[in-house]
Amino acid sequence: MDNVIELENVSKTYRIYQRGWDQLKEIMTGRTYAHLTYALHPLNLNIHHGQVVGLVGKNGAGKSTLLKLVARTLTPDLGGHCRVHGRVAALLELGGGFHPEMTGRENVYLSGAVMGLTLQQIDELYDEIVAFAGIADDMERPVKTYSSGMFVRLAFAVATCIEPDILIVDEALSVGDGAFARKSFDRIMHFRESAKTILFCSHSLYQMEKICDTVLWLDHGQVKAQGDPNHVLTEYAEFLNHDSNSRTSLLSPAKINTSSDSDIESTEETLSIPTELKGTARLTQIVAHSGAQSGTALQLHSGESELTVTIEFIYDPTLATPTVGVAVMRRDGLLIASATTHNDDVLIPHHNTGKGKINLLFPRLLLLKGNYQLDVYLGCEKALHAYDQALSAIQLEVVQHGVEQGIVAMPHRWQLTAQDHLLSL
Ligand SMILES: Nc1ncnc2c1ncn2[C@@H]1O[C@H](COP(=O)(O)OP(=O)(O)OP(=O)(O)O)[C@@H](O)[C@H]1O
Repeated sequence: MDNVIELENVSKTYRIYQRGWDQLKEIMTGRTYAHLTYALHPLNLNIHHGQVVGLVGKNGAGKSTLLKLVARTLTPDLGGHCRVHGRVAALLELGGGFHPEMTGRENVYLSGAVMGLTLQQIDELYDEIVAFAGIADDMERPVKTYSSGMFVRLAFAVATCIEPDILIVDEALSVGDGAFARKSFDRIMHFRESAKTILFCSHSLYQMEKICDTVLWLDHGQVKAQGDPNHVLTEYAEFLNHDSNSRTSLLSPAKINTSSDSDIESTEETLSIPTELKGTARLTQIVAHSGAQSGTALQLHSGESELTVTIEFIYDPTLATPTVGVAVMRRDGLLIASATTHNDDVLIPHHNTGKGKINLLFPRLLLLKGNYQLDVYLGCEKALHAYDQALSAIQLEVVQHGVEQGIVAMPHRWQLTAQDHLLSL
């Protein structure tokens, strides 16, 4: 199989100085005051054409460093070689190359030139870039006057309109807010479907498992495990469960929030769909019920209580009906269980009003005593892109009669041996 990315002995180190003036002392005296830290230990990695590679690891593990090395915004230390065959679109620090004083148009040409496109190639792509960004009326303004949403739309459009062979994405599989978040997610998924090579990191293990062909787990700049997503992610989840500071989420919502986007949306023609809902969906109400109790904080009895969670949402009715997911979390962040309408093959009926409602029922609560919470997600029809999320939407305090220890009561029964059974008669 053709390798499009070949990393041979690639590493990245930084010189760290304890005190501000140590660097100056080093220059003056010629003595070394720095100590060397490895952001990435020597790594060998081959990625072949069309592979979707996910990177996981705790904060500071070296994920961004690896992505930047492949994107060539960092150079490996001496002795390492990073060979990348094909055109790269790196969605890292979007718009970082934009010049604030230059107009949108000028920045498109500047970025295109930096990416190695000829003037004619940029001319040919220009209209598509502007149409995708949806800011045709603002292209002659300096980008320093853009809202953060406009800025990120243009940067994303520029980075992805070049038909890359390799896509590098840091953290979020979509950028921006609302309709653009969905549009950018669809574009990234389109790259995946057209067999482009994708390298990305995410804190959503669920997304990783659904999308990746292979997963690389980095820890302190070293590869801890690599290979089959199911296998690596199970190990990684166990590792995270021992670390109370780590919390994974079912679906990562867009990283870059662009709530200041209303200036653009309002210029678009919308008939019955509220402007802020165009191309997206929102959770509107989440309420739990158990017996006579109803609300967002309930006290339940282990092994006895029945729990119903009612989830309401609104969506742009021109979209497919969203999917709903619920994660049951222990209060310290341990993910105990999850349920999604998508996985359970439940299709929420489509309504032209754009209103949706679904109940999730737990007939008998199997959680043992403790404090738990429910995180609720509203995802796209493929349950990959999160339109909205409500973390800790429901708080549950579970009490129990017996002294069984643990998190869940596993359904079980004791069975006497045949001999003991006869004796007991
Ligand atoms: N310019 C720098 N100077 C010194 N150390 C750096 C520099 N850039 C990164 N590092 C260090 O390199 C290590 C790896 O950083 P990196 O950003 O690659 O981690 P990460 O896995 O992407 O983390 P996160 O999930 O928080 O983004 C960290 O310990 C970080 O502090």
